[in-house]
Amino acid sequence: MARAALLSRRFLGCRPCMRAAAAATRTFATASDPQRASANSNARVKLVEVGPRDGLQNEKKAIPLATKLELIERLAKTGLTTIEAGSFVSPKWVPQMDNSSEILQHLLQHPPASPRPLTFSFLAPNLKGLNNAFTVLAQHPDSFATESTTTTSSTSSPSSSPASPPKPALEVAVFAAATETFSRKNLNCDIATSLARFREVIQAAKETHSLRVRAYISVVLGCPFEGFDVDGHRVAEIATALLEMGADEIALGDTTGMGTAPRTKELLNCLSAAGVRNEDIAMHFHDTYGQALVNTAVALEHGIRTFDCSVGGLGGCPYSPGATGNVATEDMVYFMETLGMDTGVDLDAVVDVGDWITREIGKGNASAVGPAVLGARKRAEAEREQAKAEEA
Ligand SMILES: CC(C)(COP(=O)([O-])OP(=O)([O-])OC[C@H]1O[C@@H](n2cnc3c(N)ncnc32)[C@H](O)[C@@H]1OP(=O)([O-])[O-])[C@@H](O)C(=O)NCCC(=O)NCCSC(=O)C[C@@](C)(O)CC(=O)[O-]
Repeated sequence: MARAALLSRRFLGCRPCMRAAAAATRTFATASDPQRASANSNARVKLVEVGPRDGLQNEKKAIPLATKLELIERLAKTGLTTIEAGSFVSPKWVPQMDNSSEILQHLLQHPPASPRPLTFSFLAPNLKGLNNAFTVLAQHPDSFATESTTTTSSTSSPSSSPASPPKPALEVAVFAAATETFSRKNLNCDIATSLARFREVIQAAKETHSLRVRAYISVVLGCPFEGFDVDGHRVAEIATALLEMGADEIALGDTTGMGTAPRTKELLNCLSAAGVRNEDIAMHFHDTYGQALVNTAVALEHGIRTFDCSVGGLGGCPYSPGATGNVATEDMVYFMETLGMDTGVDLDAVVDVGDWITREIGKGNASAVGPAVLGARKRAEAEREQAKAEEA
């Protein structure tokens, strides 16, 4: 194939449809939730903050528990409603997430003050991880809200009493992969085995504690091992399987940041054709190639209203070599608000959190907007000082 043709196939679109898309005949977990459907049709977007989990999991130096808790508490004050707080995975695989039990325990005992009701999400790849989370829940059975009481938490108005925070809601997240190689690298099993495990996790999460379940599919727009051509129809099949198991939301992970605008569009078209509704989808873009906001615009235009982001642009998957952080929360909030979308998040407050956490863990701030806002503040301050000096 000529180089130009190869490039256009690599960057502009996935392969032609090999299979007819499956028509939607099943009832998914959220299909009958009118509030989620209406939230999706307006100008409100839900931002899922993944900094405390995706943002920190790849850090080599152990981050103190107190820093993680302070990060979550600071984020809770910004207006973000959903915060991914930890991960019940094997500590041999991801040592940084080893204190997730303590994080969950602390959040239940001392729910952070926040202007809006909060949901905390935790990854659990198997029953072992879920049971570790359940051990904590068993010690605090009345400290969290269940799915039935919180279906609108992401879009609710400010809580009535910030002095006594309401019980947070909890969510479990499973994580599949769109390619066999990534599945083996990340989960040590093939896709089919991972799905069988997720079925157990989803069932137990719902039956035991009525927890909402998010289901990631990683490497949907490019795999570090199998390349750019990830089959959108395979993604749609996996998404459908997860929804049929009872997952409430599919988070499409562009783990490597290899996604481009046309390929994002093509993927979303595949999902729509398979009957996956926009309100069941969240987009999880990494910004490795600087395309995350362009791809976000495409997804927004397609009708998606839930987007993941990580304060300070922290992050990266330990099993995706070379992949950098998620799109920065600061950049996402700025971008959405300039488009007239309502995030409910205070940009200035989130800029301060990004500045604080990146200094705290000794990382550069990967957000473009964060340093720009801080610079503008400094200039305004200097101008005020100068004006004062001239008056005196
Ligand atoms: C799934 C496993 C555990 C399989 O790992 P395995 O080695 O095949 O598991 P196993 O069942 O053979 O067990 C081996 C040992 O691990 C223990 N174990 C087993 N399960 C657990 C658990 N849940 N929690 C704690 N311990 C666990 C188990 O008890 C045993 O302990 P031992 O007897 O040797 O002392 C492993 O592959 C794993 O932990 N993988 C997770 C990798 C990971 O966390 N990756 C990053 C998150 S995904 C991501 O970042 C992408 C995402 C979500 O952000 C979206 C995107 O950007 O695409």
